[in-house]
Formats: sequence, structure tokens, C-alpha cells
Amino acid sequence: MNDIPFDIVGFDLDGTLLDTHRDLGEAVNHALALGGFAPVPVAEVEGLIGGGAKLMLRRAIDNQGGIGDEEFRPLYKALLGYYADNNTVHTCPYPGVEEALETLASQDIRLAVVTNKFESFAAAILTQLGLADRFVTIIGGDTLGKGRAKPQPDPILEAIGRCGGGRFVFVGDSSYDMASARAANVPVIAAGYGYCDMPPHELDADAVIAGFDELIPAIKAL
Ligand SMILES: O=C(O)COP(=O)(O)O
Ligand SMILES: [Mg+2]
Repeated sequence: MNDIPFDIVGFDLDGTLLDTHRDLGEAVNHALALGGFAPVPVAEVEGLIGGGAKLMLRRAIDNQGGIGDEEFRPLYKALLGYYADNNTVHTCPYPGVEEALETLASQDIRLAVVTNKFESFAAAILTQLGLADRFVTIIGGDTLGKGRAKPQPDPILEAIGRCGGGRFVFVGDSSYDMASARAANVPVIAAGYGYCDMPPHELDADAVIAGFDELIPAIKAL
């Protein structure tokens, strides 16, 4: 029997389903080195993630004085090239993710990914990790075009549509996720173990989980 009061669960990717920070950090540092900048220590990488790869590199360079668009462009291209070849070296699902996805799928809940990563990277990584088939759709930061990524509601509304409609709850780790869910008028759970850009209990979520094993109880309690 299905005792989960939702038809669709949407997930952010970086910092929610997958711990991607080491591979993202190495891609940023590859680009920084080409530009003559110092590397970002691995402990500081999480604070750069959430708004997509371009903003991640922008933030890292701005922390070291910044550069103009002309000089930025080839470094960004280098980051993407490096990440395309090295995106599942260290990346892995958080503990409990596979089990929770299995439980939700076994109860006929439809699952979606809504990330600010490029769709192609998200799909490639999830495929590599054997998780892509779990999701009805994977919506990236570039899927709907410019200005329509999180924190806009558009990708969440698109996910709901692609999953055939129904009661939807979102799970994410950053203020981009909370704002997108609020704008789409759906409940949202904060992954407090992720790359939260503010203290998890200040993220304006309906619930905060400290690990993926808490997800299903949190969904049932909404
Ligand atoms: O790549 C990013 O910066 C953010 O990705 P996410 O939306 O899956 O957290
Ligand atoms: Mg995230």
C-alpha cells in the first residue's frame, strides 16, 4: 500500500542526491590554474556550488579580485571540458539515497531531478552511477533556456508536467531550491547535510533532514 502522501518527488542533485564537491572543486581548480589563480581549498568548494558551474567559477575568481568577461570565457570553457572528462572520479550518492529511491519507486512514486547543472552532465553522472533510470525526467539549468533555472519556478513546474501532474514535494540543499519551490507553490524539504548557503534551519523549508534515511519519514510528516 502507498502510504506516502505525494505522487512525485523532485530532487536537486549537487548536495542533495550526490556529493559532487570534490570533482567540481578539481574542475574549478583546473580553470583557476590556467588563469594564474590560487586553488580553492577543498573545504571551501561547497560554498561555491548551487547556482551552476559558471557562477561557481565566477565566485572563485571574484574571491581573488575578479576578471573581465573576455578573460573569463576561456577559463569557463576549460572548466567545462575538464568536468566533462572527470565528473565521477569522487562523486557518489549520499548514504541512503539508493535505498530511499528504491522505496519510493516501489510505491509507484514518480521521481524527477531538477538541477542547475547542465542537463548533459547530470544525465551522464546519473547514468555512470546507475541511477538515471530511476527518474522520469532530468531537468538541468540549461534545459528551459536562459533565465528559467532555479530560483525561478519554471523547472519545478516543468518536472511536474513531465511526470504527468500530481502532488509534488521538492528536496534541495540551497536557497535556490527553496525559492524555486516557494515560487512553484510546492512543499520543500532541506537537505541539511548538503551545500547549504545558509544555516539549514534558516532556509525556509517545511522540514530539514540531517541524512537521507530521514527523507521518507519527513515526507510522510509534511
Ligand atoms: O551545479 C550547481 O552549482 C548546482 O547544482 P544543483 O542545482 O544540483 O545543486
Ligand atoms: Mg544543490
